[in-house]
Amino acid sequence: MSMSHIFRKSRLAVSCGILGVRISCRFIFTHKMSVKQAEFADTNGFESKTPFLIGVAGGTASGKSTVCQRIMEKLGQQHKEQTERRVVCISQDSFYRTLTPSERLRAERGQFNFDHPDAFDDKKLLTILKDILAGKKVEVPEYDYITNSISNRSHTIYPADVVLIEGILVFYFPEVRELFHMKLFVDTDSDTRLARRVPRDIMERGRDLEQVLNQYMNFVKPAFEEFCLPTKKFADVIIPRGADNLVAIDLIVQHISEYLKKSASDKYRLMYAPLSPSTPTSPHRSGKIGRPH
Ligand SMILES: Nc1ncnc2c1ncn2[C@@H]1O[C@H](COP(=O)(O)OP(=O)(O)O)[C@@H](O)[C@H]1O
Ligand SMILES: O=c1ccn([C@@H]2O[C@H](COP(=O)(O)O)[C@@H](O)[C@H]2O)c(=O)[nH]1
Repeated sequence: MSMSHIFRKSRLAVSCGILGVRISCRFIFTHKMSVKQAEFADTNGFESKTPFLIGVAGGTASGKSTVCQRIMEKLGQQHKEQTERRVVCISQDSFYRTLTPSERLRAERGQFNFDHPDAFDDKKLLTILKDILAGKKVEVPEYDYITNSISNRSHTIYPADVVLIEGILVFYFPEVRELFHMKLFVDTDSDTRLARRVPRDIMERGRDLEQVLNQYMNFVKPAFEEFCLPTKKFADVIIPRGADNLVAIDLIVQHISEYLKKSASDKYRLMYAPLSPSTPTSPHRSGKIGRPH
């Protein structure tokens, strides 16, 4: 069930004026609900949204996920049902490519470079992001750091108004980078990042100290300098100190809130405004919704 379906159907009621449209829209809702109720419920009623896509890059353990969590919390999204969320978050780690048997062996010994762009399936990431931008519901796999592979679990990402994509190399691939409406770079100093990565990898990712330090020195640090750090120049907003930077997070949250308010009022206006051949096509309906800056 898509908003465009509702809008197309509501044309019938144009000549009845505002009240007429209101009544007709309700009728069409009920009618369509009975035809495709499951799909309607699945997609929260807004299948064809064009979400505001925000890329969140930064070195390992810089606080990318934590910044995204804070944003979600401050927008009151964290505890909502998945189907009700207007803001959702995806990790680039879900798009690590499947390793060959020999690469898998190297990965088990901590000798595979997971920080190199070649470790990612950027085409798959691009396809999913394009689907999200087209307002589709998508399945995003969960990554398992213990087995160094995509797990058999996945998350359904329902059409939302704002989608955050966080990862070390989200600004590296030009075609992916160009899709973002807003780009954030979480800038936390290397010592702090290493001090956070060591306990995290030991406690949450099943590594030992020697493995973590070897991987960091051989792959993580050089790849950060070669591939991740140079992408900072593409950022619209740099967040020094990550999640500790409450001022930066509040400013970003304020910006997203304004977008959400505008997006909600646009939807309301489109649902209830009388349509006529002279009504100019709205950005939502034409799929050309612009940035909220
Ligand atoms: N501001 C902070 N203060 C203290 N610990 C933090 C802070 N930000 C993140 N962490 C911790 O550091 C680790 C890495 O943070 P995370 O947000 O997962 O980074 P990233 O997503 O960039 O890898 C996690 O264990 C997290 O709890
Ligand atoms: O199997 C894997 C996959 C990735 N890594 C490391 O993870 C980080 C990226 O995740 P962050 O949450 O941004 O830290 C990257 O530096 C890889 O080295 C891994 O160790 N094993």
